[in-house]
Amino acid sequence: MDRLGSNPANSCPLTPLGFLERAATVFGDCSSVVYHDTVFTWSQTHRRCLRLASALVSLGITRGDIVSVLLPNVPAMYEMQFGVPMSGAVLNNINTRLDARTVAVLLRHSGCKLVFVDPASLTLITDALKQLPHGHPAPRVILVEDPHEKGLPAAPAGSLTYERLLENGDPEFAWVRPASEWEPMILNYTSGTTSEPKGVVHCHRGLFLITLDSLIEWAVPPQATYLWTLPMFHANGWSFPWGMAVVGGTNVCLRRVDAGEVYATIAARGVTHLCGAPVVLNMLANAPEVVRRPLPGKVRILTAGAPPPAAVLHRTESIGFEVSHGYGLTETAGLVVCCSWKREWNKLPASERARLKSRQGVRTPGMAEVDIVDGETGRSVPRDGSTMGEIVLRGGCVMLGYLNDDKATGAAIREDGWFYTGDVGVMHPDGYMEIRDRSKDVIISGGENISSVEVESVLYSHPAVNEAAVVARPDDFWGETPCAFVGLKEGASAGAVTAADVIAWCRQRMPHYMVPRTVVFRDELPKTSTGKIQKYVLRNLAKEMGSTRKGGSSISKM
Ligand SMILES: Nc1ncnc2c1ncn2[C@@H]1O[C@H](COP(=O)(O)OP(=O)(O)OP(=O)(O)O)[C@@H](O)[C@H]1O
Repeated sequence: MDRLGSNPANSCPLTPLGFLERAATVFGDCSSVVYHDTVFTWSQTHRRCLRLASALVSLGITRGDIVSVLLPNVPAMYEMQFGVPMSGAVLNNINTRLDARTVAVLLRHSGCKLVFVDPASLTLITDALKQLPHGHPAPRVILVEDPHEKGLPAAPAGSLTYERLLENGDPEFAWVRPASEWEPMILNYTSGTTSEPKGVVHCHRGLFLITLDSLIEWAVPPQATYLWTLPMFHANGWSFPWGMAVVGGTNVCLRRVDAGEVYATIAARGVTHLCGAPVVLNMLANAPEVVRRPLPGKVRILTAGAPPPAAVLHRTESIGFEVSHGYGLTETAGLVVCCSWKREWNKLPASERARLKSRQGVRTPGMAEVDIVDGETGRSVPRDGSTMGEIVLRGGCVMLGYLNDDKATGAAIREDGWFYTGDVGVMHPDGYMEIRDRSKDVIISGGENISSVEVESVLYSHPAVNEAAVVARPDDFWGETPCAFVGLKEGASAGAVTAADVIAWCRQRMPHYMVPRTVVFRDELPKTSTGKIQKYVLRNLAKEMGSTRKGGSSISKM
């Protein structure tokens, strides 16, 4: 036995890129990517990705170079997830909703060599390039034209566009396989919800694991029809670009996500699966009747990225969607904790089912360990559903580290062998965990820790509330008190629903120390480019209001 172990036949590097070859063999004639009247088959997608990889190599891209992509969910964006790393380069998807200053910071930080750009982001990239420091080599820009979108700037005559680049590529190219499964494949920047975005590096092995793990956890069947409502630039669409190749699914692309278009596309294309942050669920659940369409069959939604309030889950399921809930970070390349559903829970009343489903859950099968630990002792918190601690993770899809940031890497991946998430949660007696906050968002009032997420879930249950976020407001006596920012549903005005009503609603449903002392109505809450509410912006606003006690109205409209 001692002499047995790894050998050349069992130690070829794991990589999700090989899924594409297999898809071309198994599902060659089946549709892979659909966008308006453009339909590709798996065999075509395979050949287009090989053309892309070979063309990049002929442009001088070599192993480990960074190639960035600034694209919405169009077919080229899907192809990038395979074609760029098949050239040996590291793929860096950039969020199209960032501003030029941030894009310049990312291009500089990553040392990007080449960037593919959507015509709608041409001004953005041009402005970003102007902001690169003097002497910093500017990446080459290649425009990805979109014949389906009117009114976008065209590429200058004779310039190299994406399609022209593919024409020069070799569809039989022997793609650049990783020498080791630990080789970097992806560079993703975090959403910047709590601080400046950090550059997360993932290797082929981790991405292989998370792809299969996510398919198993969500039980995605062969040839699912998957609607791209989640931006692929957000943590590589939680690994589903590679996952769809495994199951030979159809990727239905959408340039922009609005309720009318989503409902219409679900009906027209027979969509079976889609992913989205809770803000997408909220959009679908609150869509006016005129834009809703009957669902063509069972439509499964996987939600993650921010806490989905039970009320939003309840509303989304009541219109026929089947929601699954997971938790993950850019640092884990996708979802590593899921609220795995038990059949016996189906017998419970809908509101109780939604409450259970709003918990983040248990580790996915591919993760080694997940725990919640006390910040001081490092020991697991009791499974009592109330003692808070930091969520820590261990498993094959945890990132290699942050690019050029040893300090941040060391703070996140510690010597005790855990990745520290910065999220605060509790462990329930049944072994399911629930997020209570990010460590920076916990409100400490009179020595009591208040979970902003818990207060928000009560606010979301108010029939007139569309969205809500709770942050700390300074208080001379209590230290901090909860301050709620509330957006009302269309048709409900701040005049009809008063702050006093909202406070009364909360007083009936939570301990008094948790009840917001301040309620601010806003038409819309500020969001990050991935649709998360920017609590630090609200926290600054609450800070500017000054102490709750020193005066200032506790009821405001901004
Ligand atoms: N199901 C969920 N419920 C609650 N929060 C979630 C869930 N899924 C993800 N999150 C939150 O999203 C975070 C991961 O998001 P992401 O990696 O996009 O960057 P970010 O943390 O928002 O940005 P930054 O790290 O730059 O502040 C998690 O740490 C957690 O706070």
